[in-house]
Amino acid sequence: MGGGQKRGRTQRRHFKQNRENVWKHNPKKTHLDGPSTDDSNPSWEPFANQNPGFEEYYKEQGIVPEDEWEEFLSLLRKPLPAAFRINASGQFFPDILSQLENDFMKSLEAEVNDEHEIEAIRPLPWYPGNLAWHLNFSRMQIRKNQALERFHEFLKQENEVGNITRQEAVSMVPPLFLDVLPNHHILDMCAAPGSKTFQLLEIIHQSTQPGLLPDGLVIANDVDVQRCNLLIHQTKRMCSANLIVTNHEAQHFPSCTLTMDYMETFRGGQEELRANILQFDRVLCDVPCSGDGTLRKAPDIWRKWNAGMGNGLHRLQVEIAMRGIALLKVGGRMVYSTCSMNPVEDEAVVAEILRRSGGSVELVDVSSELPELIRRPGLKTWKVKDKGLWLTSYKDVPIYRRSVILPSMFSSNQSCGGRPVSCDGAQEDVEVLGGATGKENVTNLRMRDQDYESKEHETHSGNLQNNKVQADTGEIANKMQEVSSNKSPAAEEPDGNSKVEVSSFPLERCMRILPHDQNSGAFFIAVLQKLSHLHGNSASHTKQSNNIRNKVSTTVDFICKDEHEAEIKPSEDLHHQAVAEAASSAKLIGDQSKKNSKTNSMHSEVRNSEEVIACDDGETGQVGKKDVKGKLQIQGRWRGVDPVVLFTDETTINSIRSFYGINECFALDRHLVTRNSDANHVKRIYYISKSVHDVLQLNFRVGQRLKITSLGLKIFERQKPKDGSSPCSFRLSSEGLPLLLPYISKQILCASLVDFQHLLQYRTIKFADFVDASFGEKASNLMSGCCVVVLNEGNQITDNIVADASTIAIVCWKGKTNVSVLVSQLDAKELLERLAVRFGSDGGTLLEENETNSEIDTLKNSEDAESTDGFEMVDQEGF
Ligand SMILES: C[S@@+](CC[C@H](N)C(=O)[O-])C[C@H]1O[C@@H](n2cnc3c(N)ncnc32)[C@H](O)[C@@H]1O
Repeated sequence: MGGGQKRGRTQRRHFKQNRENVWKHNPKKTHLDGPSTDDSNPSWEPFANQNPGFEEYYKEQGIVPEDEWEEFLSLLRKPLPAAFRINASGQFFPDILSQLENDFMKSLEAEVNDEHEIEAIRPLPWYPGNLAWHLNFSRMQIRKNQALERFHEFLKQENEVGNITRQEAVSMVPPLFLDVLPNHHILDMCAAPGSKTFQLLEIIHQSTQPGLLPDGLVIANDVDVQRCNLLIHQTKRMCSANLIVTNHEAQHFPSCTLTMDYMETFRGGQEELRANILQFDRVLCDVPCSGDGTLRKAPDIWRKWNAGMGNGLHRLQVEIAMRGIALLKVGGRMVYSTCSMNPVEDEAVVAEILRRSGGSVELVDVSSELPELIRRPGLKTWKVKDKGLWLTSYKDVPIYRRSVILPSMFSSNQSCGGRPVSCDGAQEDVEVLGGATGKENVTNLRMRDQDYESKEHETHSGNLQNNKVQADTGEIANKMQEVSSNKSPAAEEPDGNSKVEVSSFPLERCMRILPHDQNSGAFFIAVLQKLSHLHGNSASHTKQSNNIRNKVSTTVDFICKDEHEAEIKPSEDLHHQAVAEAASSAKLIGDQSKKNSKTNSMHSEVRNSEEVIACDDGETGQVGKKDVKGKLQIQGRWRGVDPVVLFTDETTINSIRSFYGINECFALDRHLVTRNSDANHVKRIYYISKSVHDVLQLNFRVGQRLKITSLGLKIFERQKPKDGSSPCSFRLSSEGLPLLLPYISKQILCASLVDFQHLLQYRTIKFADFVDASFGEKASNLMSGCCVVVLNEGNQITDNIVADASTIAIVCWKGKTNVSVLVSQLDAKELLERLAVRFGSDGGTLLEENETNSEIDTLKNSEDAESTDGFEMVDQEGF
């Protein structure tokens, strides 16, 4: 299930942050490579839209051919057109698509004022299924133009409930190159604010049969806890039971691996393997970056930009990417992406991954994928600028700068002095990006996706027509190669000694999207495939590489014994013993919890669980004794967030099952979690997919290394009727309703369109006031408490309610005299509008007519009407 089908969730908090794109001002720093951020310049100064340092830098790097330079710059200075995606796993996806294609595309036509765009809104040609749309209006235009008012409302509302997601067009690209299947385990390493996580969830849900949960999952990680909250808020709209949100430094993302005995005895299949190793079929490595690809959205970058930003982030980017590779299965795909155009953050990082991986990783040629997406090949040569000096080779780097300017930043594929290239230099010149290290305030980072509101933009300039550019893609590629191989004077011999260093890696397989190619922001993407384990011997490497090239990535990831032994050299005995202890401890807890039928704490019994942990060391994360203790962050003790606990209280589960008549084939056992180990005080219960459960179980066995911020889908909430009238102490959650609906047989009623609409509109209706009197009667016969009202689309009279993923339903409350909806005002409004669109103007007319219906009016204002205040919702529990 999943897919923005919820109604009435508490997600209206607005995470109004500081503008994501505003760099923190550092008065101590003056920039050598760009204009100074002079203290005397008051902040009210209008945004500059030029920066000589920026222009010089990118001209020198040759990221665009000379004859395109002006066009490139001119587009960079224009505001970015907005874009959004339709959530294809959402219940109303066909309605939304049809509304865009048949209504808005036509009705907005007259409003186009861009000489270079024919359509007011258009699907992005490279995004499958017309699911992504480009708008030719600025935010200001949308707000001010009366004719656009309806469209503006539509965008806001549908975004809010999860039917669409505003997202910059180029940011939608990386997940598409991940080639995701519904059974994939995916790690999104730097995930907040979550646009791509949302997209990944959509993909795994969309290709899963309606009513079923995908076998895969997404682990979305971010170092910044506040940004994790933003991510949780975003992804809640997806209503997915297949998501875990974690809070780690991506470069130190923990290993969760039980490998010792297991590898020797392993005879099982993929499932068993997964239960013992947390490895991923797909990794998205959308790293923190200097963000100059977002200039159109964040024009303040013009003023702030300097070459040191990219230099300062390079090392972290390499570290994160290498951790991603380590966590990737053999055969798996990783996408490395940035919203920076800077080769030091882009090609240099990719080259370093290839260099460090020593043949275990391949840069994939994806030129035949998404052919309509216009992109440029990656550079083969570039330079590094430091303190105003152009450097073409590491040997040009002054000794005193060698801790900052690293060998891996250069296009040479040779390590310095024959030593392995290292990224161990200290970080400097990153004052504006301090947060990028993950240790400071990361809100300073360039965040490209969270800005859902499009900036006001001028018209698309120049003679750039998409079809022309598409036809010229080959030409562009040739030009780019020319640019890459042409030595500019500075590149040739800036100090009279250095030569241009050309990378021998096939970096042309990387992709750089430039603003003037398709009226977008800029982005960099590289697709990598893991061919063998990082420390594997060459024989097995060759053998596996061949296999993998033939059969890509969904296969079981066998680790050959030699490689495994190489990876776990230290402290084998300790680890052996520790794993055995962990396993028996886990078993014990399981047994006990069964006996007691109480909440099964997945953490508290794991005393001294440090002993059972495998710590990070390359691929499998095995380390020696010395690191085993003390280094671990036990999730349950982390920053006051309560541990995740499996909810197994049979009495409560049975009472819920019996009250709602939940079919036995809907498994609750092993799918419910909370944060409270006292079953009597659990406030919210979350539903998790089997895939998430398996990861939790593994996490428990390794001593809870994963710091879990959030997981699963809220399905039940404790309710406290004032009069204690309801026999069931848990109400259904709107988020979980679509998942549960096909399995509920009690406390469920089918309403006609008119009564359904009345409920949404007036929120509380007395039994006697329903248009369909029999509905009112049936409602009065329900047990007091939570109930579900399903829309009878065909207006057939039936007692046999068959609900599936497409069924429209809302959570309600049956009181003594009436039925009330447990849906927020905003969700009710949105649903009413969806109904009006789906069922034609009748729906709308009906509502307008009924607004003057005195009976309903009286009801609406009646003091007698029992309100939903008949019960109290408990406070938030910290998920
Ligand atoms: C470019 S943004 C990611 C955008 C995100 N992928 C999306 O599509 O919405 C980079 C993110 O990396 C996070 N970050 C910075 N340093 C990190 C680190 N060391 N480990 C993990 N995340 C980090 C930042 O908090 C930020 O949310």
